[in-house]
Amino acid sequence: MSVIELRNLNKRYGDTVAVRDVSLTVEQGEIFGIIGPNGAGKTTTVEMAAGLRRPDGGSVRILGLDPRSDGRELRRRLGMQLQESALPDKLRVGEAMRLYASFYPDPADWRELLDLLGLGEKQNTAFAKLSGGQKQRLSIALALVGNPKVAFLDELTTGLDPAARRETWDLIESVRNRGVTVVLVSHFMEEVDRLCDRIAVIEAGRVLAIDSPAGLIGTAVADRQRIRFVPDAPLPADFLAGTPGVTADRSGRTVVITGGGDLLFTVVSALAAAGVRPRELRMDQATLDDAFLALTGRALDND
Ligand SMILES: Nc1ncnc2c1ncn2[C@@H]1O[C@H](COP(=O)(O)OP(=O)(O)OP(=O)(O)O)[C@@H](O)[C@H]1O
Repeated sequence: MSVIELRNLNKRYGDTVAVRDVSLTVEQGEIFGIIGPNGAGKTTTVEMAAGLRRPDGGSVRILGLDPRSDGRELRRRLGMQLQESALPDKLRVGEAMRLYASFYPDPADWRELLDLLGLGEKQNTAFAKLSGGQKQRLSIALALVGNPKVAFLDELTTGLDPAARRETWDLIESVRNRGVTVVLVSHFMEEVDRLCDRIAVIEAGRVLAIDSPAGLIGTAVADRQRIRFVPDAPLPADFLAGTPGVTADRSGRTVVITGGGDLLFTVVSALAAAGVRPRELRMDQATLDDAFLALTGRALDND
């Protein structure tokens, strides 16, 4: 069942077109990632999906409701963790949780949630006294305190150290395992690769591709596999010369073959025909970074 349906969404701010004709659906229980460079329109898309921003054109259905007419009802069922969520400096962690819980008809046990996020000891600490990572974890706790059906998490691990980031990933998985649909805006390839069932790649307000991490890698970089080996005897000068789409280069003693299709079979057959054995044979696995590069023509900038 589709929990979120965005159809032909458009949004501009003055002369800036932030979102162009974005359509996507998110299924029940998915962790759905949105990645793209700075300013690609990710936050604007998510804010329109959650009913926080009005699109200039297109439609949003979320949990079968329209944010324009059913905003009140929707807000009870959605959890939002937004970038740079700021609370009053003096508000204590426990007070913030109690306040947010009071907005919802069926809130989670906020003390339990704080424990889960490693903030159990911080109930009486003022917001201003929390570290960056603790503020981030509090914003996740606040997004989840309403027991949402859909959680929007925008840059949730930015500012966390690698250990805290991994713990947060485990938490997101446990949230999903409780049946919550999660939309995750992220700058981190490793994060979306590890967590997301499907990913939308957005650039300059447009959706370039939507697929599983493996699907994105497969379609975007199918013709860019790479095999390296050190030959145990000189290779013939015309090694693989007649094979379309395959190139052979040298890097010191190592031969690097790039190409698509059944590259391993092609290379091994050609080596056998030449009577040469490959030493230190290695096949490079394409990554989501490679897929992103192939789709957008540039690497994802993490600054
Ligand atoms: N309130 C606003 N007023 C004017 N322009 C805006 C506003 N919000 C966003 N923009 C512009 O719209 C475009 C898309 O911004 P958006 O924040 O949606 O991108 P993003 O992909 O979330 O970026 P980031 O990864 O940096 O958070 C950018 O060019 C941005 O400068």
